[in-house]
Amino acid sequence: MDSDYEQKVAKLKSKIKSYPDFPKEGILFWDIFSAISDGPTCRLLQNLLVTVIRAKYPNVEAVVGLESRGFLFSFSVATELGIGCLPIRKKGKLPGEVISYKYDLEYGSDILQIQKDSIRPGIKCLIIDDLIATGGSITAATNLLLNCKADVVGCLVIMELISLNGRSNIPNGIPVHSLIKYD
Ligand SMILES: O=P(O)(O)OC[C@H]1O[C@H](OP(=O)(O)OP(=O)(O)O)[C@H](O)[C@@H]1O
Ligand SMILES: Nc1ncnc2[nH]cnc12
Ligand SMILES: [Mg+2]
Repeated sequence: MDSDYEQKVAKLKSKIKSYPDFPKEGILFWDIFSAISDGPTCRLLQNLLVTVIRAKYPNVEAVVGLESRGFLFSFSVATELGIGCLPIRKKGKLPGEVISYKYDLEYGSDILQIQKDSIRPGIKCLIIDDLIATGGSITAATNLLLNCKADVVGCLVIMELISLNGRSNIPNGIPVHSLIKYD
């Protein structure tokens, strides 16, 4: 990635606000909505995401957006690239036959689902979300897609919380690209 890319990332970073103690005490919340309330920043972000996908994942056939913030970006990049946009949602929200993946949370567990008809074995897909923290969401989504025999070429996020090392939990050495890294 060149200096134009770095300049655009710096501009995007300057637009993202953080909120201490949201939604709980001790959490510093990085709010992507604060950046995309502004039209030129929407364009800038879209341009960055599409640039990364064209450079790193030129053969990708579908982007998989994670509910809910991931949906914003999966649809916009899929539209520009002319590729499929597939949702992964929490249990009970997708109609038709679904494939499920149960994963552990700090307390209890959760279930992610994808529509069976949307995924075919070998499809080259890229997971998109706004942020990776512990990596629990992206890891579960990756495992769900691997169980469907999809070819997960990578994960793309706008923000990464480096100190939580969420990328280390993702199976099969699947690469993660983050635009912005926070310590
Ligand atoms: O790496 P992790 O520890 O899994 O955390 C990251 C995930 O958490 C947030 O989503 P959230 O579940 O809050 O839901 P939302 O997208 O609907 O706001 C964020 O949008 C990521 O999807
Ligand atoms: N610190 C954080 N800011 C925004 N979204 C998040 N999702 C998980 N952790 C988050
Ligand atoms: Mg989310």
